[in-house]
Amino acid sequence: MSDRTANIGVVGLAVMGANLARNLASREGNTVAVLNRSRGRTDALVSEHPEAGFVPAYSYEEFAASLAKPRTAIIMVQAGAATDATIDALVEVFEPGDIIVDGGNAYFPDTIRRERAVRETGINFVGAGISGGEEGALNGPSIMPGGSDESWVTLGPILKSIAAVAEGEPCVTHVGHDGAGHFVKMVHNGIEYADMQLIAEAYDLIRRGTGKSPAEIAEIFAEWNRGELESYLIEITAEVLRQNDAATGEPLVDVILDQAGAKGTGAWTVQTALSLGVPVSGIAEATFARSLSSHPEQREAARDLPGPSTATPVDDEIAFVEDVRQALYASKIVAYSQGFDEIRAGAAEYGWNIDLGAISKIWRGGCIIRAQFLNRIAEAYAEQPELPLLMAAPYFADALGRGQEAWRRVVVHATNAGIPAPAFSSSLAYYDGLRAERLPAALVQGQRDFFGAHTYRRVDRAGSFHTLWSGDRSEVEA
Ligand SMILES: NC(=O)C1=CN([C@@H]2O[C@H](COP(=O)(O)OP(=O)(O)OC[C@H]3O[C@@H](n4cnc5c(N)ncnc54)[C@H](OP(=O)(O)O)[C@@H]3O)[C@@H](O)[C@H]2O)C=CC1
Ligand SMILES: O=C(CO)[C@H](O)[C@H](O)COP(=O)(O)O
Repeated sequence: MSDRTANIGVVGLAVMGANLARNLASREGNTVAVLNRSRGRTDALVSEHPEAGFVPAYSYEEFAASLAKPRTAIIMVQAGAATDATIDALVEVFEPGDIIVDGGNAYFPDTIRRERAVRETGINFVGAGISGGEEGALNGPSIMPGGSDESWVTLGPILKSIAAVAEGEPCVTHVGHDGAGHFVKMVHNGIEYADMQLIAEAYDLIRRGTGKSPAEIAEIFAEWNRGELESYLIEITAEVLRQNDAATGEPLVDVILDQAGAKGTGAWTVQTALSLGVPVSGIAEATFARSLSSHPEQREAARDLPGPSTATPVDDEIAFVEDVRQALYASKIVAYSQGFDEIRAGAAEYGWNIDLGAISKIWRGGCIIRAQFLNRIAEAYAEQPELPLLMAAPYFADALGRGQEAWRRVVVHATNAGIPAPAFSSSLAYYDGLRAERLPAALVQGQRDFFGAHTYRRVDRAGSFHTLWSGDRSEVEA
């Protein structure tokens, strides 16, 4: 086939690509060319959705020939080598002026490298984070494109037409140049990890503290979803907890192996935060919690280590559940605050002009972390675009102030009962760390100076100083 009948193409037709292709095809005026490495997925998509009018291609040459010029193709394949292989193949058959969009999850330094390399051929390359899972890809995801301003002129209208809409606005914005879009998607996923872990800890605390069944806890989450915690993740948690296993009749959550997988975006968020010097401790704990769960041999080796000697029953179940709700909300504020802090630091490091308020708005619909309180984040940045710390904005400071006593009680309960709550505890430690007037970092500086002459600064005068620890212990200016 060689008629240039399609105005856009999708390469990679697994769950995300197939649904994104259907989303594109459902929009007025679009004809979508589709290509997959193995032809089975292409054939299945085309035969299952004749209404979409797909133009199937079975080679990159056919795919290029089916697209009107300048060509636009969205890649939705596995991160890493698969993405590189697909880009290389497209570059072979595309021409200067064409646009290649990587809509998968990519590590942003890869996106920066790929954009640079593809630009040399005259072809435009755009890394665009896309969130929303299967349902979002089909009905409207949240889209975080990077790339050049010129590419955005062509791509903007297409992406706006397929994105989710929240409060009348499409959930897509030109995030910034080169890797900015994938950077923001990476942090989105880091927040997603934290939010999921916090919800899982809340479930565990309630289940172990009150003995309620998963179905009963599902009702609690459904109730929480009608208040300030309203979010997609709380909603689907209730659905998962309500589900019974057909084979055993047991709650599904009890027959799922308790080892959480991870495809890498959480680890990228933490690695990047470490290199930027941004303390995303809640996100890090959530990422490590998945990794801890996935070491059965170590868990087996630790099983007989002693725990608390006395049981710590919950006296007042209703009050305890409310405490957990408040602890969850407070910790969630910390997770988002840490994530936005990482985006702010990344933008400064890489020279991206990222509008944090616009990011909070495009996360209000379509994506996995969509939540009612993103409106509050948007308001905070509208009021103070250069906000140094999201959780210190008046609305969040007030919410943390109201929730902090409950948060402490929950962390104390978890500690006394021997229930791991790493995301709750580390979020609280972050909150207390930032609000502390003095930190023991002063002692760490003293230790560093003692063993390595690393010097320290003083509270009372400018300059760097060193104590002659192995001499007469007098202080010298460094
Ligand atoms: N699943 C989700 O909820 C979300 C996924 N994403 C991201 O979207 C992208 C697509 O995700 P998903 O739909 O889950 O699919 P997968 O990540 O499972 O990737 C499968 C697709 O990649 C293709 N592929 C694998 N290796 C190669 C290769 N060497 N060359 C060419 N194609 C290759 C497969 O082709 P074949 O059929 O021949 O094996 C298939 O089309 C990923 O980057 C993912 O991280 C983003 C948001 C949400
Ligand atoms: O990007 C996503 C959602 O936003 C994907 O669902 C991603 O796969 C989630 O990450 P992980 O598999 O590590 O849980």
